[in-house]
Amino acid sequence: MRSNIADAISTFFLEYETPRQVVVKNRRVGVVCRLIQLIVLVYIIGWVFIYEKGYQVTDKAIGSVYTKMKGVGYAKVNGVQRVWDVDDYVFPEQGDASFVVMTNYIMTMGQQQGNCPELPGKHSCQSDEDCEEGDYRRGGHGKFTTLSPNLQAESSPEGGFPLHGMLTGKCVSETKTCEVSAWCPVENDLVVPDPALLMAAENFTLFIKNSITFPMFGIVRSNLVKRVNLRKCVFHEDEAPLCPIFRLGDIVRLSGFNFQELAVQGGAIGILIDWTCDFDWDRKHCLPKYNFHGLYGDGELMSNSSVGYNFRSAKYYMDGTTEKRTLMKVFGLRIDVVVQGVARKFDIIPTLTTIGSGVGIFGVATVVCDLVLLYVLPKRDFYKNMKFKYTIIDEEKPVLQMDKPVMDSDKE
Ligand SMILES: Nc1ncnc2c1ncn2[C@@H]1O[C@H](COP(=O)(O)OP(=O)(O)OP(=O)(O)O)[C@@H](O)[C@H]1O
Repeated sequence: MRSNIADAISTFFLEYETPRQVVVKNRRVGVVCRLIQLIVLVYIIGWVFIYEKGYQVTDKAIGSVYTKMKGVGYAKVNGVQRVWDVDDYVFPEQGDASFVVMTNYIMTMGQQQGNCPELPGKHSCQSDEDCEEGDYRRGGHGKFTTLSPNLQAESSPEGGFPLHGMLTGKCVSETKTCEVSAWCPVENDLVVPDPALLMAAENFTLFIKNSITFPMFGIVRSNLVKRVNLRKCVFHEDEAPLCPIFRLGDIVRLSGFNFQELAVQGGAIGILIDWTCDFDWDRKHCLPKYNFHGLYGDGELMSNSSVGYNFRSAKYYMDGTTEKRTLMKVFGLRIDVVVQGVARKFDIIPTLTTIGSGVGIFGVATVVCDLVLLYVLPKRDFYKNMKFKYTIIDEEKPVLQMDKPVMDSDKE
């Protein structure tokens, strides 16, 4: 018993087994095998190593964006010229990555709370009976209290205009519209100025300051490149691709829109700052690429019932003891700056993993060629005999038959 264990241990430590190889002199199998090996080699070197960079680790960037607009525009409404500077046309003004530059507007000045007639066409009437007190219609029938739950369901016999306030029950004879309790005079946005009032916005400039860090590699990069002079440069896709100051007109053009059309109803544009870096090279090659995408605004997307981009903003003030406000319906370009960054660097772990999986895939060639050799070729039985070594004793047969061992030749 003891000597058996000692034998097993010495066999384990002092002997080495290696699989026996069979060299098959068959042209067809040889070509198939080498072809498969070649395909696997091209896949591993070309795709996995060179294209997918399987020898590198990747890290995603985290970053911050700060924006600043510059430019002054003049707009003439009813013969009155008004100057618009950054503080007037950028919403919000803090320099966020997402902001709106006003290009067109409808301004309603001096609004105060009170009773006044609705706009023509919004709730026409002949007498007070047509104006049910407390009615607050989205266009159809419905009391103020039932507005919220039934908002979606209300029908709109007059074309679906929302009212500016609650009906007082009076029909105003001069306008032939119902009187409402609202901020008066009510805003008239039935006609949007075309061409846009602030066409000068085309020449406004946007400065984007972006700094990113790749935490895994401990590398910080900024889009303010030394060789770019911020006081003079303006972004140009070929001549100044690294300048972080963009003309609004260029942004719109590069995102595939027409500024004149977009300025009227507004729209949204995405500026994508793409950092794709390879830190196996000097980090100075890690530079941003700017891409521009129209997000919506051409009015041809899903429905033309909501075209462009607009919102309302009010500025409140006291006139004596009366609270008043200036209401602005703002049409503009909503700009979203999005940063995307991926960096790669050589690392021994992914390199070994990739080589290991490559060697494993190499085995596919052997499997396929074995299948062809053992199951497809006419001489498959011959090759089977060559490849496999059969045992002399058949263990399933009774011991008595051991005197007559089963030979390879017997099987055939
Ligand atoms: N929207 C923009 N268009 C053109 N140049 C800009 C714009 N925003 C900033 N700059 C210029 O880029 C440089 C850096 O701007 P930054 O805001 O860091 O400095 P600043 O001196 O506070 O700028 P500002 O001129 O607003 O006082 C400045 O020369 C600035 O004039």
